[in-house]
Parts: sequence; structure tokens; C-alpha cells
Amino acid sequence: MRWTLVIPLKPLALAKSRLADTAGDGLRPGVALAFAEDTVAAALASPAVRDVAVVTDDALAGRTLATLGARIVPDEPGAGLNAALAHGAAVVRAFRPDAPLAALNADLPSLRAPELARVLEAAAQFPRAFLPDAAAIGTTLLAVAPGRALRPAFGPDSRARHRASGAVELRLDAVDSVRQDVDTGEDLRAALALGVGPRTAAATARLLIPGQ
Ligand SMILES: Nc1nc2c(ncn2[C@@H]2O[C@H](COP(=O)(O)OP(=O)(O)OP(=O)(O)O)[C@@H](O)[C@H]2O)c(=O)[nH]1
Ligand SMILES: C=C(OP(=O)(O)O)C(=O)O
Repeated sequence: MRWTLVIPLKPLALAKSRLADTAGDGLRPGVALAFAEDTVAAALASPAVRDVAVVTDDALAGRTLATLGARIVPDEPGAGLNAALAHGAAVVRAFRPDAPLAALNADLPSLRAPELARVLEAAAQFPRAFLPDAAAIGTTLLAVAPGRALRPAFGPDSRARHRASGAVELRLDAVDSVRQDVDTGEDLRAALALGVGPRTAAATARLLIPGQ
């Protein structure tokens, strides 16, 4: 079973605002793009992934991620993360009606293709399933079988919302790279400890990371 992923990405100038203490305004857009590039590259390297659609209105990110092989979907609703995901899912379903579909955050710079494949393999056992983030409060991946509605409920405390909505929570060992989203400097330290992709390594090389 090969999956189509929908990856949402805010305009880079607005992205990763909680990293402001670690990466100033001049550097943060480049760091957010590096996270997205490493996320998309690792996703496309996974044998479980057929294709990736990135929902973004950011022109530079769109060009850069298209070069890596992602399909770019404009964020037509312009109404926040869940609206962007629902729109991306509808666009994907129009060209791949029979594909299993998963939403994945763009801020997973440690993502490893084999770990993503294991998560998707586990998700394939259920009509709708999600993976909690490393903090066990949010969500990094929400997956649905062909024909099922995504019903994304990302945002603060999304783990509880996805659970309450009936999605199955995936409890897997050794998939840290799929769970480690980066919102804060502390998250970035944790991601660097796991190992990050080459674009994130370069973009963060000169930052002062808490605890490093
Ligand atoms: N297309 C799109 N993507 C979004 C939107 N809001 C958030 N995202 C993306 O959704 C994912 C999860 O969002 P967050 O982890 O909160 O990332 P963020 O919004 O850049 O971070 P903060 O500015 O610190 O809140 C990231 O990949 C974001 O780029 C939106 O309105 N549209
Ligand atoms: C988007 C999410 O949260 P965060 O902004 O904490 O990454 C989420 O976990 O659903």
C-alpha cells in the first residue's frame, strides 16, 4: 500500500514563531524552509509513500519543494491549518481517489523514511489513525483509508481531539523521528540529538540552541 501525503506549510515569514528566541526574524524563514525540505525529502524517500502534496501559498517554498518532487497546492481557503488540510485532501482525492491519505506536519527535520514507513504500515490497519507528537499533546500524522474523510483537528491539544473524534492512536516504539516536531528551541535541541536532515543541519549550524 502506497500513500499520498498532504503536508501543510504556512508562509515562511509567519512560520515557527515559537522559535523566535532561538532563530531571529532574519533566519527563521530559512530554518522553517529547511525543516520542510528535510521533511519532504525523507517522506519522498520512503517506500510507503507514492507522492506528496504540499499545501502552501509561499512562493519560495513552493518552488523549492516542487524541485524535490512535491506537488504544490495553493492554500485556497486561507483559513488556517485544518482548512488547508481539508482542501489538500480534496485536491489529492480528485487525482488519486483510491489512495490512502495522510496529513503530516512540515516541521519534522529528523524524519527518517523507514520510520515513516512503519507508522504508515501500522495506520493501514485502521480506517483512521493518528500519531501523537513527541510531547504527547499534539499530533504529527493523521491517516485515513481510501474513501474515508480526513476530518483534521490539528492545533493545540490535537491528540485529545483526534482521540475524541474516534481516530485510533498509534502506539509504536522507535518512531521518534516521526513524532519529533519542532516548535521551540528545546524541541530543536531534541531533534538535533536524534539527527536532522542536511538542510536543517546547515540552516541551524550557527544558532545558539538551548542546552547544547
Ligand atoms: N497551509 C497552511 N499550513 C499551516 C497553517 N498553519 C499552520 N500550518 C502548518 O501546519 C503545521 C503545524 O503547525 P505548527 O506546528 O503550529 O507550525 P507553525 O504554525 O509554523 O508554528 P508557530 O508559528 O510557532 O505556531 C506546520 O507544518 C505549519 O507550517 C495554515 O494556515 N496554512
Ligand atoms: C499543529 C499542532 O500543534 P503544534 O502547533 O504544537 O505543532 C498539532 O499538534 O496538532
